[in-house]
Amino acid sequence: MLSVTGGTKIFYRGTLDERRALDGLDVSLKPGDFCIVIGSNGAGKSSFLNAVSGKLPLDSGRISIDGQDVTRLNAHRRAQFIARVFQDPMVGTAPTMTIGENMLLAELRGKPRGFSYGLTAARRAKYSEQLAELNLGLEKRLDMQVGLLSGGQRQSLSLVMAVSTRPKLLLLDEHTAALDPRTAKLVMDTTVRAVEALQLTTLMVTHNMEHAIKYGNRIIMMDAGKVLVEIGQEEKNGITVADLIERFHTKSDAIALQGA
Ligand SMILES: Nc1ncnc2c1ncn2[C@@H]1O[C@H](COP(=O)(O)OP(=O)(O)OP(=O)(O)O)[C@@H](O)[C@H]1O
Repeated sequence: MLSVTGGTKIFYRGTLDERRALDGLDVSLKPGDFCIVIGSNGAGKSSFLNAVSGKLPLDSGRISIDGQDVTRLNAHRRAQFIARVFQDPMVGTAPTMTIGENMLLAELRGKPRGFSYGLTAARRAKYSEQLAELNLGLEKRLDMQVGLLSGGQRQSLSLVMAVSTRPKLLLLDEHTAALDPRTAKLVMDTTVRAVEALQLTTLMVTHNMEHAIKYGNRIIMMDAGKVLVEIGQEEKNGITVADLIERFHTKSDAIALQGA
């Protein structure tokens, strides 16, 4: 489903500040995989997601999705089949537009111009149904400006918007890290329901080791721009937070300490 081979991205190449964000990264996901990506600060997790989404063009290597080579496809073109939710609830939604208009924007993302037929009654009914899943009452507030919602409500809306188009690949970049525990749980529950119901292939970056163990069917631990450890479903079933932390003997830590 997703295949990254030899993914390499070097910032400030050849200077004292050279940073190997991705260093020959090889990752392969099967359809329906819910893969948790962990690793210490600077390990390359966000760069990996940025490379997959097209935001960060690779220096070398190849990315294919569903058998299609997307290495040279820009982020806008990839948005037709990739959806992403970021850590900051303010990033994924347009504050001055209504909830309904934001849902429409998500539906039109990556579609050719002229596709829109406006916020029709049929669309409003569909959006209400999708929002009702969240149990936040947003389905009754389609005409409310998104800027008036709490951070948690906005992040929940971002998630519904992301999955509403049934993307081939869902990228979750620490999407619950900025939320209070109750809202984080609600967003995670919604995430799991959507991923299972739509059988979405998903990459989720997290620093939360309990989440890494509890959710998904695979764990990838990154370090210095490559995969350090891969943990499959079977091993994941018996693993503890202490086991995971034990494996964090990383090169990035050493690099960070040298730079401090
Ligand atoms: N735009 C950029 N310009 C320069 N260096 C960058 C850039 N983006 C990432 N890097 C460097 O690439 C390396 C990997 O960064 P990245 O943000 O992908 O790590 P991460 O695992 O997501 O870290 P964190 O957990 O702190 O978010 C780091 O050394 C970082 O400083």
